[in-house]
Order: sequence, then C-alpha cells, then structure tokens
Amino acid sequence: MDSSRGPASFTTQANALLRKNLCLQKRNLKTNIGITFFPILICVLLVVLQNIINNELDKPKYKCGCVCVEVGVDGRCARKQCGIQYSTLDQVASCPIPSPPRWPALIQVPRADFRAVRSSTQPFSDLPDPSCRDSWSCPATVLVTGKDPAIAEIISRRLFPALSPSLNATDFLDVLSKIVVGSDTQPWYAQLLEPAFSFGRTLVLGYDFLNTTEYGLGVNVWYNSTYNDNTAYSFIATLRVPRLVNAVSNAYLKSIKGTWGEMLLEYVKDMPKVGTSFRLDLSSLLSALFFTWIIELLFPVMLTYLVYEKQQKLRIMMRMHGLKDGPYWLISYSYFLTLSVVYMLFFVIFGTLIGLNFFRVNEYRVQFVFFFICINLQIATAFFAAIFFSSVRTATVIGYMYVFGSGLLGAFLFRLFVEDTTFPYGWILVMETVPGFSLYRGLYELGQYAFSGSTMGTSGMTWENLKDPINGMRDVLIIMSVEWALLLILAFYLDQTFMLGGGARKNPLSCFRCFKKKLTPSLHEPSFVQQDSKIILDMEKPDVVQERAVVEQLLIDPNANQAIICDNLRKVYPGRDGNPDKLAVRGLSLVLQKGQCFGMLGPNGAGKTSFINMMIGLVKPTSGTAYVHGMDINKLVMGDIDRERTSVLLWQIKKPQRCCISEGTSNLAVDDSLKSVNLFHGNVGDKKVQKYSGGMKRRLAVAISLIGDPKAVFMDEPSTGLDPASRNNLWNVVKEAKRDRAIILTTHSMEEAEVLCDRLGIFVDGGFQCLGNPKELKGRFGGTYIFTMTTAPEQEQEVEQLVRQLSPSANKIYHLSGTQKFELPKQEVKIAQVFQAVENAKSRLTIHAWGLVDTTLEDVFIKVARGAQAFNEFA
Ligand SMILES: Nc1ncnc2c1ncn2[C@@H]1O[C@H](COP(=O)(O)OP(=O)(O)OP(=O)(O)O)[C@@H](O)[C@H]1O
Repeated sequence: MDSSRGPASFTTQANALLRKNLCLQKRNLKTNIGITFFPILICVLLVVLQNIINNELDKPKYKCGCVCVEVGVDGRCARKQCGIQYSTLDQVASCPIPSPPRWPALIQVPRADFRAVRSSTQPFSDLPDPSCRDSWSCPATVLVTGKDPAIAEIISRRLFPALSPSLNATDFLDVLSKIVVGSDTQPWYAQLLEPAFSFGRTLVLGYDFLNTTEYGLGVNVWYNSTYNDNTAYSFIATLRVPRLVNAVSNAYLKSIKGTWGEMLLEYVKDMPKVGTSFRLDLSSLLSALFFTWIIELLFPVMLTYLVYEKQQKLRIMMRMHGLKDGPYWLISYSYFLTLSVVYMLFFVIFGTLIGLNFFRVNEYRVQFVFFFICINLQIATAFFAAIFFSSVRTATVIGYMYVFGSGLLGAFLFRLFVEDTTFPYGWILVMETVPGFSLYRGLYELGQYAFSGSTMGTSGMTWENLKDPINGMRDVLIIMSVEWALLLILAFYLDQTFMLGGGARKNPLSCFRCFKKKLTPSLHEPSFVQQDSKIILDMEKPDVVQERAVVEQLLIDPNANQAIICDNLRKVYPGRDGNPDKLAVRGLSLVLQKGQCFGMLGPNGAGKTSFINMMIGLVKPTSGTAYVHGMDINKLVMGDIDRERTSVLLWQIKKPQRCCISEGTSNLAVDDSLKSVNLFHGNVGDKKVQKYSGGMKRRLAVAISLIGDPKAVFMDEPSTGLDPASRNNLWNVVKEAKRDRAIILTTHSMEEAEVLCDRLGIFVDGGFQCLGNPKELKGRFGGTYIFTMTTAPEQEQEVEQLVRQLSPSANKIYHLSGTQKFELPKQEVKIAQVFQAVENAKSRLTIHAWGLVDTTLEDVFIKVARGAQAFNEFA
C-alpha cells in the first residue's frame, strides 16, 4: 500500500482481509468448538433417543402375544401361535384383527356452506363462486366406487336421478376403499347405499373433502388401519391428521383437474406399507425445532463478528488503510458463505452418516437449495442487524436469544396455526417473513415429508413435491430469496449511511447528493460559519487569532507545503440522561507543514482525543472541517476515503490490535516497516503480538501506521506506560518518521513534547491557550528562574530575606519544613549574583541543598492550564 505503488490490488486486499478473518476466527476458539459440537451433540442425541424408542417398541411386551403350541426335540418352541387372544393390553395394538368387520360404506356430501369454492388456497377456475354457499346451490362431486362398477352405477343413478344421463361411471379400484371419510353423512344416503355393502367395499368422497373435520378423518383412518392389520398406522393418523387431510385433499383437488384417480391411487397404494415399516422417527418429528437452532447458530457468530469490527473500530481502520467497500463486502460475504457452507455440509453429511432420516429420505437437491438460500438469508440478516448494535455483548445476547426464541416460538406458532387448515394462509405467509420462522417452516416441511417417506418406505420431499399446494416449501423458498436480496441491498445502503465500521454517520439522503449542490466548503472557499463565536473566543488569545488568520489565508490561497489545515473544528457531544451538551472542541484552527511534528499538551478531558478522532474520521465534527493533504475530513467520514488516496492513518496506540504477519507473506513494505521499528530481526515479526512487550506493541503500531507511506500521522499519547529505554527507542522511530510527513501527537509528557515537537499548543477546555515552539513558549510564559533552597526550618525567614534582596518581586511558590521554592523574574537577577549571595550566606545559614533552574515546559504548562481553567471557571 505504498503510495508510490498506488492502491492495493483486489487480490492484495482480499488476501489481507482473509487473513484478518482467519485470525479473528482462530481467536474465537470457544465459539468454534461450540458451533462444531452443537450439531454433533443434537444429531447424536436424536440417534440415541431413536434407538431407545426402537428397542422399547421391539420388546415382547409391545409385540403381539404368542404361545408355543409345539415344542421341538431340542426343547425349543418349534411352532407358536400369535394373536389378540394371547396378548396383554399393551400387545393388542400390534396384533392383526382375526376377522375384521367389513368396512362400512360412508358417504360424505358436505353441506353447501362447507363445499369448496374458489379461494386463495383453491384457486382453480372450475370451482364455483362463494355466493353459492348462501343459496345452497354449490355443486357437489360425489365419487362412488365399488368392486363392481355396475353396482356403483346403479347407486349413483338412484342417488342422483336427475343427473343420471351425465354421470360417468369409472372402474375404480377397490384399494380406494381404504380411504373413507365421513362426518356429515345423512341417514338416507346410508339406506340408498345399503345394497353396495353385500357386493364389496364402497368409497364415496365428498366434493368438499378439504373441509372435512380433521378428527373425523383421523378416526376413520384408525378403524381402517385396524381392518388392514396395520395398528401402528393409527398412530400416524392421530399424529399427522392435518398432513393426511392435506395430502388426500391435495390429491383430490388435483382430481378436479382431471387426474384425480391416479393421484389418489398413488397416495393410498402406499398405505399398507405403513404398519410394517413404522417407527416413531424422531429426526423428522423434532427436526424443525432442533435443526432451526443448529442452522441459526451461525447467526450470532456472524453478528458478533461484525459488531466486534464495529466496536473495535476495525472497519474504519481498514478503510483508512485503503480497504474499499467493494472488496470488504465481497470478501466478508464470501467468507461467511464459505463458513456456512462448510458448516451445513458437515451437518448434512454427519446427519446422513449417522442415519437420520431427515437427511437420507429427502432429496438432496431440495435440501441443498433450501439450505443454500437459508444461509444466504442468514448472512444478509447478520449484516443488516449489525447496523443496529454497537456493543458485542448486547449483539451476542440478542443473537442467541433470537436463535433459541425463533425456534421455540416457531414451534409454538406452527403447531397452533400452520397445522390448522382453517387458519388463513395469508397470515402464515406474513409469519414466514420473519427469517427464523421461514427457516422453521422449511424444516418442518422437510421433516413432514421425511416422516411420510420413512414411515411409508417412499422418498421424502422431491423436486416435484414443491408443486404440491400443501407443501409450504415453495413459498418459503420464494419468501427467503426475496428477503435475501432485499436485506442485502438494505444492509449495504445502511452500511454506507451509518458506517458499519463505526465512525460518523452519513446523511441518509446522501445517495442523492450528486443532484445537490455541494454543501461542504471547498478548500478554496473559506468557511464563515460561526464566525461570531470564533471572534469572541479568540479575543484574548493572540496566538489563536493569528493561527486562524493564517488558516483563512491558506484556504483562499492554498500552499502545497501545508499538510494539515484545521478550519474552526468544533465538537459538541449531545447530553444524555438529562446532562447538558458537552463542548469538547471549540473552534480549533491549526496549520501544520510537511516534516513538522505538532504536540498537543492538555490536561485530562481537554478534548485532545476528540480532536484526533475527528481528524481520523472516527467522529464527525459538529461544525468546521479539516484538510489533510487537501482532502476534506468530512468526506472521510462520509465514506469517500476509498475514493481518494488515503493519507491519514490511525495509530491506535492505546489498544494495539493483534495482527498476523508470517514470513511467507511479508511483503517489502511490511519488512521495511518492521525494520524501521526494530522488530524485523530475530524473527520478532513472526511472533504473536500477544507475546510482545508494551514497548514492542507500540513500536509495532508505529510500523503499521507507517505502511502505505501516510502523509499525516496522528498519535494519541504514544509513549504512555513505556520504560525510559523503550520510550527513547520509540522517539527515535518517530523522529525518523516525521521527516517527510506531518505528525500530530497528544501527550502528557513534557519531555516527549520537547524532544519530538517542532510546535506545541497548550489545549485547555476544548481550545488552544497558546501556540509556539517549546523555547518560545518557555520564554514567553516562563520568564523566571526557579530558586530552591533547603535549610533548617527556623532559618526559613532568613532565606526569604536573602531572596528578596536578590529579587524584590520574587514569588514564593512552595515551602515545606525548610525547603522553599521561589520564582525570580529573569530581568531582576543575574545568575552570578545568586551564586555569590548563596556563597556568602553559607557562613550564617545551614544550607543542606540549593539550586537554580530555568523554567521548564512543565512549569509553563501548569501555569497556562491553571490560568485558563481559573478563567473558565470564573467566566
Ligand atoms: N462520546 C462522548 N460523549 C460525550 N462526552 C464525551 C465523549 N467523548 C468524550 N467526551 C467528553 O469530552 C471531553 C473531552 O474528552 P477527550 O477524551 O477528548 O479528552 P482528552 O483531552 O483526550 O482527555 P485525556 O487526556 O484524559 O485522554 C471530556 O469531558 C469527555 O468526558
């Protein structure tokens, strides 16, 4: 990212970002272990429970009872007889009924107000208008089947004499009689149908099959299954009544379009298999809830990851180092996608291998499409949600609550509404717009098909099944795909607006800014905003007034030598919880040339960090602006940094970030930078930053800040907490670095300011009190010598007299048990006179120690800061 080489290529950016992602991933070891083991745990749990249930069901106490009727020569039972008569109550359910009564023929011609009409769920054009319900004139389709078509025909004619000529008798197979419905049978139908009983089984399906009560169907199927020796089937019927109703009615609805017989036949022909292969398949029944949790587990992980970048200001830092939005999005998205795909593949393969029917029975194509859309939607949702969080802790808690909550709530709502065929379908679709619920619904559908498939020995959900009107999967896929696209666009837009990486906000309408006149003043048009307050503030600070005049002149007539120009920068933090607004920086104007280091000295809370944060784009100025090599910092915070060649770098000195630099990937720029801060040799650069000392971390931060040859560097308290040796080392690096760039540093160390800074500003309560080079300031504000003398306490008076003789306007600034300190105005004393006077006094006084020093910068700082604070308090 050296400026001479131009902006880094996409591959370089991708490479760097990928490394950063892997680095963060590696650091979250606990999360990685959690997301790997949770699916394994759930799948294994399902398998274990399944085996326990199977073993239980296979025990003799639940199998049809038997007795031995013939004992072999070896003493074992050679022949046994089984049946209800040999069974306990628990065993009865699994015995065939010896001579089951014939299935009574039932007929259902529903009342007109229940008959099917055109609706959103039955959009067929050949259905009547709903108004027929009021007039009881809805047409009914009655299907009569029997072993002997002739009988069915006779019955039909007797039933509907008026329609006889148009009746079409068809030879329906008797297997259809295994489905019989009836809840609204009228006695006279039964009488009419009586003759059919003696000729075989008869099935009559009412036109409005869909509206039959669920329970009625369940009961009928139960009897029917008993008749067919499939006792276990009853379990399905009661458990899965809505599905059964839907499946049959679906087939029936299709029949209206012409192929009903085949469809129904297709459905019922599998029925006999049910009893033999039935097992309570837990993976299918519980999949929706458990698998929702498993799949959504990546959501909080991604959300936390994105919010962490925001909280730690990593995103804004990456931007400042030249990372563009395009590569960031593309690479972050691809990274999450890869992570999710690997996770899902692992989950599906593991589930298949350990024998979960959910995965084995449903077609893999359907699973792939569904899971692929799910994970994409999840990633888009994470990007979108990240905009609204600024704390990792909150994001993590809410993320996990969403995962477990949406699974449980989904389970509750879907049991309540989706399985209720009378619940308006539109509302179900509305519910499914919540990503967690659509995921639940999709899994629920796959689970239901897997259940049918595993119990009937057929395939689960196939591609073809997506066309079934009762199959919610198609709607889920459509809703999820649309949401995915919308959320992604919205998240990208909001990311631009609210700066996902932290920092200042952009006007939401800024996308239209190309249509508007540019509002920010150009470098050539000085800002006259807030001139009034500026004049008042600057009245008593000649340095500041002068600096402002220079700034204004430079804005009109820019000069290539000026690296940084701050034009009346102001920051007001809005008051919270009833507190007033905080004016942190009040109209700061400053000019800094290339090759200069400017030091900002100020007491705690003076506003130094706020100033630096504005300069690097972490915080938006309330008013005013600054130009760093001609680039407006207001553009910087508006996200245009990537369009301009960035020349600003953040030195996040207080909390250095860990980074990964391996030997193989160190490029020239990295090597050079590491060498410059003495971290290259001895493979120090390959070590984990965690293992660096404080001084090494700070030097590393300098190295990072210098990569890309920035023209301006901002340092916030660079040497805080360093031992003298490390500090000297660091100062050398900074001295070297300031040669061809401008540096602004804040510090509490006067020594550091004197060593490194060409100019200083003492900053108190948001404004400069004075500006100048260290010597100048000492000369101006410290025109005194400090005279210190330690004698016996009873001689203090005499010492004071001595000092007054030397300098009548001397000012005692300190005294404690014999030690006294005086300020002697330079114009009143000569150093030789002081030495002479002390020499003479030695004969009468017991002088333990004495000294005469010039004013230090610290004295100047204390004087100016105290003066300004006192003035502000008074004001
Ligand atoms: N985000 C914020 N919201 C509200 N007030 C803030 C915010 N950040 C800083 N302040 C207030 O603004 C003032 C200036 O703070 P700032 O951190 O810029 O001072 P500083 O000179 O860097 O202090 P120090 O030397 O202690 O780091 C302080 O009174 C501080 O409480």
